[in-house]
Amino acid sequence: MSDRPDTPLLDQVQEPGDLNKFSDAELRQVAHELRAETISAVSQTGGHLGAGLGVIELTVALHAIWDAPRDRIVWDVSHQTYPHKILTGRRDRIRTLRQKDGLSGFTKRSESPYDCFGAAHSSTSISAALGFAVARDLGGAPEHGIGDAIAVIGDGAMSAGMAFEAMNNAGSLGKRLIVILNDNDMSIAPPVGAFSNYLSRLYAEEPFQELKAAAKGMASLLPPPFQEGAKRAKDMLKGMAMGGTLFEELGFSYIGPIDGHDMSQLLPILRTVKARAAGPVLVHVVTKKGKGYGPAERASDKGHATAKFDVISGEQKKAPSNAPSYTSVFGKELVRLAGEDQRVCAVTAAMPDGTGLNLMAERYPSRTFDVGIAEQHGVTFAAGLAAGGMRPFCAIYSTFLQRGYDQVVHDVAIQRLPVRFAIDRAGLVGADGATHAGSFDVSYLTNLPGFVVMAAADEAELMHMVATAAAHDEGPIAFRYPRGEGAGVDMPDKGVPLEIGKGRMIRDGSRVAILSYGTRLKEVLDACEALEARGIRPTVADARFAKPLDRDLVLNLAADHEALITIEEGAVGGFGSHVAQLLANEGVFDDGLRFRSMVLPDTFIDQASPADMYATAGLNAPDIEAKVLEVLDVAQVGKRKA
Ligand SMILES: Cc1ncc(C[n+]2csc(CCOP(=O)(O)OP(=O)(O)O)c2C)c(N)n1
Ligand SMILES: CC(=O)[C@@H](O)[C@H](O)COP(=O)(O)O
Ligand SMILES: [Mg+2]
Repeated sequence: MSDRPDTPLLDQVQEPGDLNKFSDAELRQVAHELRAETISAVSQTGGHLGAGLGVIELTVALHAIWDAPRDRIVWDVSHQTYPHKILTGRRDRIRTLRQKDGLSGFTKRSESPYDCFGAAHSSTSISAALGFAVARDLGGAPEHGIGDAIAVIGDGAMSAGMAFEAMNNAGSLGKRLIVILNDNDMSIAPPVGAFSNYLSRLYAEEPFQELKAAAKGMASLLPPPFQEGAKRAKDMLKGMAMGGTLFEELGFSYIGPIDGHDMSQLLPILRTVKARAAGPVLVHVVTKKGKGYGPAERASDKGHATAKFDVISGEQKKAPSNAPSYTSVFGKELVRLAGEDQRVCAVTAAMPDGTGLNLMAERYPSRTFDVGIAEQHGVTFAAGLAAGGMRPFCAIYSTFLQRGYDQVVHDVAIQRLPVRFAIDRAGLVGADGATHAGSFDVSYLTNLPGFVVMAAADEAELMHMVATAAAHDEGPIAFRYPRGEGAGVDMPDKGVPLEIGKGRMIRDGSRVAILSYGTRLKEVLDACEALEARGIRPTVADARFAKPLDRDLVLNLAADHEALITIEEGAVGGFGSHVAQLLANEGVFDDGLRFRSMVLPDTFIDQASPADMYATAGLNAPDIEAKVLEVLDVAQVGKRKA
């Protein structure tokens, strides 16, 4: 029992162990206070509100029953871990969430010992938890030992192949492993797929409805290995045992579905699991995304991602937009093209709104496919569509396309299939931080034979690149564009296909040429304005294509200038590396050309505003200005060693 009755219970929790003094009734009060604190904090920071509200009771129960960090709680995606962070000693920093030098929006090992495994990309938790379980049994982490390994995974994340790969392996190893399936019947959008339908059947059937009605006072409803010491209702148990068949066939004991907001179910059932689990156990918990906050519960995305908001009204405080988002430009141009050509179709991996394919789905539902969180399948599905004569656009964020890279190589590139890759969130993305940065797609695509690889410098260029991709049947083609709003340039009525492999001159100058790839072009032009005052007038060109390179443009710029600088929103191994390779192999360096390639640094950059992240990366206008001065040797900046 609390020894400070006049103090809010949450104020008495500095670490999870403090929960042990509370009665079950007080734990319910902790959950109530934790929900209010989560809503208050996210109203000031913005972020992933809905998922966290859906696991308030589960988070309290897990930390009250288990002993983290010795017991490893691995959160899948971990966008739902704001309550977990509040309970694990970070309440004082929770309002720095997703900000420069603040808390990450996801679990992060370097941030807290209670974050035993980093996440953000989905469906990794069961694999990681199994790793901890096996390490435990092999005597890993001898200093403190490893207790239980617990994966908390959502219904959306559970639908990904990787989750089943892990279940398959766990079921055969037979190690004690606890998987909590947090089933709120939501992904970012409503869930899709046969697996989601299967889960819905589990709690639509009579036993769960009866359980909800009779839940009060129910000690527990558990499969035979757990029946000792707990009351059971035969008719419901039979239903549940039937319900868990898929998981049981994979070697798991299945428990559930149980009401994830009713602690009179959660606490006794999880305590029994902790006391009696002998091998892999899956506890199916049914929750509501956005639970306990009306505006989130009523939102179509259940408050998945929110801006800062007014707690009373729920009204979001969004900055006024000055230009269309790149995402909306892509989505609208694709709808236009799909109207002209029945072969145009689209594939998203559980992110219809984030990719702008919601527009395509509204207009052409029969040609728009949400494959769930299944990027690997999505890429090869698109390859099949292309092989079948369609013109598929596979719209996947840069970072998430990493999940399907082998499929890009093996199923698309080697077969030279005309899949169009719309790569959104290219470059640094801001609040989601390093796990979501679109840093590597230029590097990992330009090394593939036959690929055409483009980057839009602004939203007008993006429109043209969508049209270029639609018209390109000779093989795979990709175009990238950043998160957020465009540069505010004049927009054409429609996209006009570009000549493959041709860049464009932006402005003539002398001595130094800057060859930009992607949306750093705006920073380049800002730098040029500053350089004018020094009497330096760089030539500027927009490469448009990283593959095939515009050889003539590169070689002419090199021939006509003392120095050539490339710049891109990507890691080494991309555009600049290919330009360097060309110049080297053409012997241009032999004639003394000074060359610099400005790329993202060889480090992962934590969350901040995109502008701050690019400042950290050294890719903003002042950095470009300094690079020009250095390469022209007119400043002490970066003075070349003697
Ligand atoms: C590999 C990968 N693809 C896409 C995403 C984007 N994403 C973040 S959360 C989410 C939905 C997760 O649904 P679920 O697991 O049910 O969690 P819930 O939000 O419902 O709690 C998606 C698709 C991701 N994080 N990782
Ligand atoms: C948690 C997750 O992976 C997604 O919600 C992601 O944060 C979406 O990113 P955008 O906000 O850029 O669409
Ligand atoms: Mg879900």
